[in-house]
Amino acid sequence: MTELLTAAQMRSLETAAIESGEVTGLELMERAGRGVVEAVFEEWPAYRNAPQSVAILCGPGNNGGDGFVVARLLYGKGWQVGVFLCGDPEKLPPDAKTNYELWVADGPVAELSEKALRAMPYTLYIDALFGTGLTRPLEGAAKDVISHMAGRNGDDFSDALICIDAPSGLCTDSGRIVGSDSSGFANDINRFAKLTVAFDSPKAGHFIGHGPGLCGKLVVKDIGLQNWRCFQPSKNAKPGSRPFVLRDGKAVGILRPQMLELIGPDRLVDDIRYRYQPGWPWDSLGKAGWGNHKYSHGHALILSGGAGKTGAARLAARGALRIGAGVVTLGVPPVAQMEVAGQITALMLRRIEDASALTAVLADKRITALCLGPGMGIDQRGEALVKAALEARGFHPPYEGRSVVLDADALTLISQDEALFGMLHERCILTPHAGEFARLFPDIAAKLTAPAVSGPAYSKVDATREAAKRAGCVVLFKGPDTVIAAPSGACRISSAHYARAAPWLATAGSGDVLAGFITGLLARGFAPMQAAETAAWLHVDCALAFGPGLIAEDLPETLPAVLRALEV
Ligand SMILES: NC(=O)C1=CN([C@@H]2O[C@H](COP(=O)(O)OP(=O)(O)OC[C@H]3O[C@@H](n4cnc5c(N)ncnc54)[C@H](OP(=O)(O)O)[C@@H]3O)[C@@H](O)[C@H]2O)[C@@H](O)CC1
Ligand SMILES: Nc1ncnc2c1ncn2[C@@H]1O[C@H](COP(=O)(O)OP(=O)(O)O)[C@@H](O)[C@H]1O
Ligand SMILES: [K+]
Repeated sequence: MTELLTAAQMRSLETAAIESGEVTGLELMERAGRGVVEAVFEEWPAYRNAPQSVAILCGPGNNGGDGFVVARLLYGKGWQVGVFLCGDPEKLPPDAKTNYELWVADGPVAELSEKALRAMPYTLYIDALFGTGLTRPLEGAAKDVISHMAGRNGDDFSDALICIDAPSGLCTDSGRIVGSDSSGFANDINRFAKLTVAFDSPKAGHFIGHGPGLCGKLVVKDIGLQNWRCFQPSKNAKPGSRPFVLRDGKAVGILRPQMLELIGPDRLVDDIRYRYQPGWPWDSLGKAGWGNHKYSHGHALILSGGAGKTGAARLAARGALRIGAGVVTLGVPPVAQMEVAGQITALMLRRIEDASALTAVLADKRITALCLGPGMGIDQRGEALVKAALEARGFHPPYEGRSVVLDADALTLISQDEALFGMLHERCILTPHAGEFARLFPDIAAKLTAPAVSGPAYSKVDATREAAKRAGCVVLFKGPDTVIAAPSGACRISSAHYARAAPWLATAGSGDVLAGFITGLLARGFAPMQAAETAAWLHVDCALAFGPGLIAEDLPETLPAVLRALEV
């Protein structure tokens, strides 16, 4: 897993390192600048021995300071360097000022303006205007220049632009653009830089919202802060300035480092003791986890819609079976029984006409997980089924209770009925896409869509956490940046961006398969948060393994190969 830091956490980490006396801010800035130069040569190896020209746009804070370091280092390698500053050099913070003065010994600094920048073309452009310290919308020359770089005048810089820490104007906590008019990025919000170089850790904003589209490729450079990323009070630490405990250093089981863990704003790690437990439950998908008979692998019940609407539940059921539930039963209304019977083989079938029939079926305590919603309908029958499902809290050792996945129509039903919403419990998982999320949590969704007037802005992470807390259960908020949160605040991002980009996963029915994957893992005894994050991860893995041309049916069929490759 990779921890994603907020700007506040990053500053804390830096403060802890500096207060220890073992490193100075100036050294950190030098390492950051060196990291950018390294990343440039990794991206363009031919330039290592063939100096080019570069324009470096420096802002009024330490992001600008990094820019001056890059200017000095590239100049030292024979590059032709143009430096443009936005702001008063006298007001630069101390380390940035020192690097400004070091640069001035080598070359001139022009005042930043679109006109000055357009006076000559450069091979590369470096955006060192704003990073984690962005507090308000871009304005003046900074806004003009960024909108020019974003293509306002029809020029395309996206193959030549490198951002230090973040595209300027992007909030690194939320991936949102600060400003009511998308600031400089109004032209094409998904195309800006070739490369973004972050330090120590990625920030959440690199993975959610507009972040991935604007960053291009993301490279994270180590600047030697790892000693302050474990619980080790620094020698000179003042009360209240203890470094965060940021990781246990271990990637466990199938998620490996790519699954992104997020630590909440201003939380000490003591608050997030939630950790994967080595050996459990990942091993339960592999050889070690198989019991004596199918019921020891869990029994999932998936409710189907009526005639002509059974496809969604069949997809979910297939997903639940493939991911390892021992038994999967489709509960169908009598009108759809023949339709379903003709389509399924390994799945079991039960007639479930109404809520009382469901209650009777759920008397079977071996049913360890339930899924409602795909194709179910939003009529009175559906509503009664959701109520019956939420009332029947089975208990079957070693499980703590029966888990319930509420997807699609079930989400619409609970959004329309406060009493149903109030029945949600800690073994439920809600899996809304953006539209369903807005129906369920309109006030929270409004905060997310309202213009971000200042930084750090309200994010999809904040929204999912707030929703999970209100619902009292795990919420998996779908999208290319799927965010999963528990009421405790534990939060993960399963990102389908950068190397994991799989836009073809947005295909009809893929959400139904995801609901089935989650249900299957719950049936096997995964805790809700673990089931949701593992399923989301495997869902993207299946899409990547299959590639373009994928339709929802392919996802469950690709899963065995994905599991085999993971050596589960
Ligand atoms: N932390 C670390 O470990 C390390 C950090 N490093 C680097 O430092 C960067 C963070 O530096 P930073 O905190 O100085 O913030 P930065 O992004 O330069 O901007 C802040 C300045 O901009 C101003 N300002 C804000 N918004 C504005 C606007 N719209 N328009 C105009 N002004 C605006 C704001 O002013 P204020 O809000 O106070 O008025 C302040 O003056 C980080 O991204 C990384 O590159 C590395 O050296 C390695 C170690
Ligand atoms: N651009 C994208 N890249 C990768 N995955 C995506 C993208 N857009 C949506 N998804 C995923 O596709 C699935 C769509 O689910 P959903 O919206 O419920 O559709 P459906 O109801 O048709 O199944 C979700 O898992 C979502 O996270
Ligand atoms: K920047």
